[in-house]
This record gives sequence, structure tokens and C-alpha cells, in this order.
Amino acid sequence: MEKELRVIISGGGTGGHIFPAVSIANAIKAKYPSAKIQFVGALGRMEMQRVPAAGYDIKGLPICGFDRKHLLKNIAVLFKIWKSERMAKKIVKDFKPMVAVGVGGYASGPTLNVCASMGIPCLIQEQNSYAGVTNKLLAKKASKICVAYEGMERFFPADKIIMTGNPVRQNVVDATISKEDARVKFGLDPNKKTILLVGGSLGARTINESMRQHLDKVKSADVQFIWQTGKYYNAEMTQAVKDFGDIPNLKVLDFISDMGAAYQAADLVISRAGASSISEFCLIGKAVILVPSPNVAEDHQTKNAMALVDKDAAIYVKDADAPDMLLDKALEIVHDDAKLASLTENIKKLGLKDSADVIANEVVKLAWGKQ
Ligand SMILES: CC(=O)N[C@H]1[C@@H](OP(=O)(O)OP(=O)(O)OC[C@H]2O[C@@H](n3ccc(=O)[nH]c3=O)[C@H](O)[C@@H]2O)O[C@H](CO)[C@@H](O)[C@@H]1O
Repeated sequence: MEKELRVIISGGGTGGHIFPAVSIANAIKAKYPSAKIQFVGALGRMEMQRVPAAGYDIKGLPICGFDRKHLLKNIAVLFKIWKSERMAKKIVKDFKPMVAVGVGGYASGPTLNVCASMGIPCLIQEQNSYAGVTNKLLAKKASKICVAYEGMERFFPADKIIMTGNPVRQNVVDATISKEDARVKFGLDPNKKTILLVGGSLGARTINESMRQHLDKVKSADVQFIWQTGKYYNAEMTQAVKDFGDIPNLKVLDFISDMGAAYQAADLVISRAGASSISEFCLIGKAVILVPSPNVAEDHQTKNAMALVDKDAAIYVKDADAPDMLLDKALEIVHDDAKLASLTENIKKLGLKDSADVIANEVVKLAWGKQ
């Protein structure tokens, strides 16, 4: 009989790292229901809520990133890294994983470093077309590196790279709720065209401003809206809507837990161009307007977006132009059924299926020592 499978999964910071981790865990559990999975995240970050909500146990490390503006503060950061490594060592010793998975984000640094130093095989998953700092540092120690974009040999040893695509949560891509029921779930008219706005897992100032500055147009549009503001901006945007007055065709939310239903409800999505969001649009086949964040390393969201836009699989609106034209563009497209159909058709061709499954197989092979 094979031994009990024990896996550590570490990383987080934003949904773009957390949700791929959860879907890898789900895929492992689907194959090995008795597998023991321990998440390790960063205290105070989003994974500390989202991972338990997905049904997994998580332990938090007091880790954070270096402060490039205030160098003196980094003495405290060094102490936190040291403390995190000690705590990671204890977690690893107690849990005794057979394999470790890192999905990027601060916590995966100490966790995978400790695992590698104890001879536990490590796999890392990089979601973007531009590798994150932690993953770049861990690449030497990892046995396998799962990626979603071509050309990642720029960052990682070519012989370790496996092209898997980004794992997306099963309940997001396999949502069975009908369009009508999904709209009712969000308190909307089941028969009215619907636009969903999402600013990534944390919300996006520009997308929010593109709505806030045009609430008159929103109210008079023959369309309804689900507007995810992000937790940070929610109070401000909710107040702006309250000050404007009643807008029955608008639902404002800080965070959407059931993204499967939100996508089902929508005829058109407006979104940032984070890697997991893009993978979801491709797999579900959603007409989307992408407004890449200009505030990310190497402008990687624009690269993520252009991979679709160049194939007529998404519409691109530059961040700086969004407050002026995003809403008008969306209202034009949502009423153009031929355009919606061609966008849907083209984006569907770009989805890499079964990513979580393929990665889970690689994790299991490493655990059993079959590299
Ligand atoms: C500002 C920033 O640093 N963004 C990065 C971050 O984005 P971010 O965390 O926004 O990640 P993605 O766009 O890749 O994924 C967002 C995920 O959150 C989910 N979701 C979103 C909103 C919501 O209300 N509910 C919900 O469940 C989406 O379904 C998706 O699964 O990580 C991505 C993956 O490494 C990067 O490509 C992004 O550049």
C-alpha cells in the first residue's frame, strides 16, 4: 500500500497566487481523497481568509517584502524573514511533507527554502509572462517549474519548465447555474443584459473611477451592472453611489466569492489583466474588455492582455484612457451581439484545459520520488 500523501502548499498575497494554489489542492484531493494538505501563507494577507474558506488549513508566517523607499525599515524585515524561516522549519518538521508547492508571494520563500534544505522536492508554479521575485529566487532549488506562457527560459532553467497553463478553481469554470438564475442571485433582472466589472482580487482604482465619474450614464443605460470595487475602495465607491441616489440597475460589491455565478450572469466583463483572470476568461469563453494595470512589474499585465488582443480575442483599453471612454466602449459592445459572439469564439480557443490536474500529477510524481 502507498504511503499517505502529504503536501505543503505555500504562497499568496493576492488572489492571483491564492486561487491557483487552491485549485491545485482540489485536484490533488480529487485524485487522493485521503491526502493531507497544509497551506502556509503570510499573516495579515488575503490567503489567511480565502484558504480556510476553501476548506484547507493554513498557518501564517510574519513575512513581508523589502521596503525599497525606507531602507531602515528593512532591519525589521530581515528579522521577520529570520523568524519566518524558524517558524517554517517547525511547521515542516511537524507536518513532514513529501513534496512542497510554491505559487509565488512572500510566504513561499521561507517555506520552500526550508523544504529544499531538508531534501523535500519542490515544485513552483508561475502564473505570469514575467516571473515574480520569489519564484526567480527559488528556481534553482525547484525540481519542476510549471508555467503558463512561452519564453519562460528567460527566467528559469529550461529543463525544469513544464507548460501547464494556470490552474483555475473548478467551481469557477464548471459553474452550472443558468444566466438567469445567476442574475437573480445578484439581485438583478434575469432578462436584462449585464456587464461585470472586476479589478482583480484587490480592486482597481481606474476601473472604479470609470464608473464613479459616470453614474448618470450607468443609471440611464439599458443594461445592468455588477461592480466589484475591491475591499480597499468599497467604502468610497458605495458612498459615491449613495450620494448620487438610487441606481436600481447597479450592484456594488467589495469582493465576489462566487465568481462562477458572476461570470455566468455577465454578457460582457471589464477587467484588469491579471494572469488567473485571463485564464478564467479563456476557459469559460467570455467577451472581455481588458484594462491592464500599469503598476505591475515589467508591465506584465499589458503583455498578458496583448496575447489575447492580437488574436481578436479581447478588447484593450489603456488605463489612462479608461475614465473617459471605458463605459461608452462597454455600452457599445454589449449591444453588438455579433462582436460579443466573435470575442467569445476567439477567446475560447486560447484556454489550456486541465492545468490543475496536470500539475497535481507532477506533484504526486515528485512525492513518490518518480521525477
Ligand atoms: C496588482 C497585482 O499585483 N496584480 C497581480 C495579481 O493579480 P490578482 O490577484 O488580481 O490576480 P488575477 O487577476 O490573476 O486573479 C484574480 C483571481 O481572483 C478572483 N476574484 C477576483 C475578484 C473577486 O471579487 N473575486 C474573486 O474570486 C478571480 O476569479 C481570479 O481567480 O496576481 C496576478 C497573478 O500572479 C498578476 O498577473 C497580477 O498582475
